[in-house]
Amino acid sequence: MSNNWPPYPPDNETELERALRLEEEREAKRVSDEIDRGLERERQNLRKKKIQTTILLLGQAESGKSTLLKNFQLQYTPEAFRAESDAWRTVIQLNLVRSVNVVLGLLTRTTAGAAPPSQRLSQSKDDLRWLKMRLAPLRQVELIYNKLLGVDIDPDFGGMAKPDEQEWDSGKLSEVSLRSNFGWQTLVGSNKERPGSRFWDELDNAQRILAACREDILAMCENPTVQDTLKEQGIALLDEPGFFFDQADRIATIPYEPTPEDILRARLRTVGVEEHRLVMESPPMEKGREWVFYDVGGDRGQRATWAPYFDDVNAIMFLCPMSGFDQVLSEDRAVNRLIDSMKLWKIICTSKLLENATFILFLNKCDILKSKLESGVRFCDHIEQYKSQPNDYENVTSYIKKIFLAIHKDHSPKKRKVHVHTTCATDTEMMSTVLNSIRDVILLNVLETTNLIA
Ligand SMILES: Nc1nc2c(ncn2[C@@H]2O[C@H](COP(=O)(O)OP(=O)(O)OP(=O)(O)O)[C@@H](O)[C@H]2O)c(=O)[nH]1
Ligand SMILES: [Mg+2]
Repeated sequence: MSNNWPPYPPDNETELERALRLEEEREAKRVSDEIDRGLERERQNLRKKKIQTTILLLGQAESGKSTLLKNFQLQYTPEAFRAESDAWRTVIQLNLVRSVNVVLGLLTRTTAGAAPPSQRLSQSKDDLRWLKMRLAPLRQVELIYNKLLGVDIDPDFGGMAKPDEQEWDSGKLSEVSLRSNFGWQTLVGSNKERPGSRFWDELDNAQRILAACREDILAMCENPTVQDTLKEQGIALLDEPGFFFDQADRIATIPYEPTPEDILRARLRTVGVEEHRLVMESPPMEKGREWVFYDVGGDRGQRATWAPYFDDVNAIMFLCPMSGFDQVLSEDRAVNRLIDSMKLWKIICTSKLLENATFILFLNKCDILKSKLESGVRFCDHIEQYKSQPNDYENVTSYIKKIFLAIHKDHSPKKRKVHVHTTCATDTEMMSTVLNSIRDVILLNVLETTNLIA
């Protein structure tokens, strides 16, 4: 049998047979061309799908997922990052105002009925009474910001609408945060186009009141009673998300321009799953390619929403905040944060849906871990299995890393490499190096998958 197509015409073919044969050949070619076109369409679809890189950011609340995403934007889509800086200004100013109001609330409760103060503190307490009165308008400012930003008032999260009634303890500090389901787009680029409206008048007004309170905010931060009270409560403000006391002199001003570092330090709680489509502006060979990030809300109540996004992702970026070893979850105060992170990691490693994804683990908040250990907080007091091993940064980090690697090895459905990085997600220089190496790893995975298909 010949493999040639179309076959040579038979020698003694009649006119009718010839016409029938030609018609058959035309139909066969039409069908064949149609199949070819369909295949090409499929191939292009697959290529398109694989050229787009999809990343899922996972980890418990406050582990640094959104901060990692901001780093990626800062590095590879800097124009888009800058365009959002006006919106971040408002978030950062609200972070500061909330911090001041929460501290004032704490002082009211802890100083009422306290033992008679020493002479040094007596003067500072008088100053503080005066400061409290002068800072009272900031409660109104917080309410205005909340309203304009569409902050979701959730009674389970401390009653954000009533700052003076908030509970303050180390497990609830994370409540000094915003939910991200607000009219973000309204604020993006707001310095350029501001149609005259009540919205902008109210925002301007709130910013003017904040600027007028600037000197008093600075005096409050330096007040010895405030400092003593925070110390007594074991609160290290620099470790707490969204606290900007150290930058209040810049932030509480009218022409305040947030720096990239401010934006990385801002606290905006993610609610649900947010899709971010980033069109790469650099490096040149990546320009125009799309990276899609799914950034999830990390608290326990939100984890059920993650599963539908497990399908078809190129990489998982899992963040574990190592500094959480001496903290508990705000949603369940019986659970240690580091242990919760390990359990969550185990669930992610076990997933069959994720078996082909590149796994990248960030042992994050290394700066806070280091400062906690150096200030004498003992790791073994919170993680019993650590027993009497040295309480220093190197040993603790390598212990945590060992546990996470073992979980991955024991629970992955198939043999797979995991890429581990010890990070401080608010350190742009460190993150730039880490992200460059990660980008290459993920691209390699995407190219391999694409080649298998083509
Ligand atoms: N000091 C320090 N702060 C960090 C680090 N990583 C993140 N943060 C801060 O921690 C806070 C929480 O970070 P987010 O990125 O909002 O956390 P998240 O995982 O997105 O949290 P959810 O959206 O609630 O799930 C922010 O104020 C960050 O600036 C870090 O490595 N060191
Ligand atoms: Mg987030």
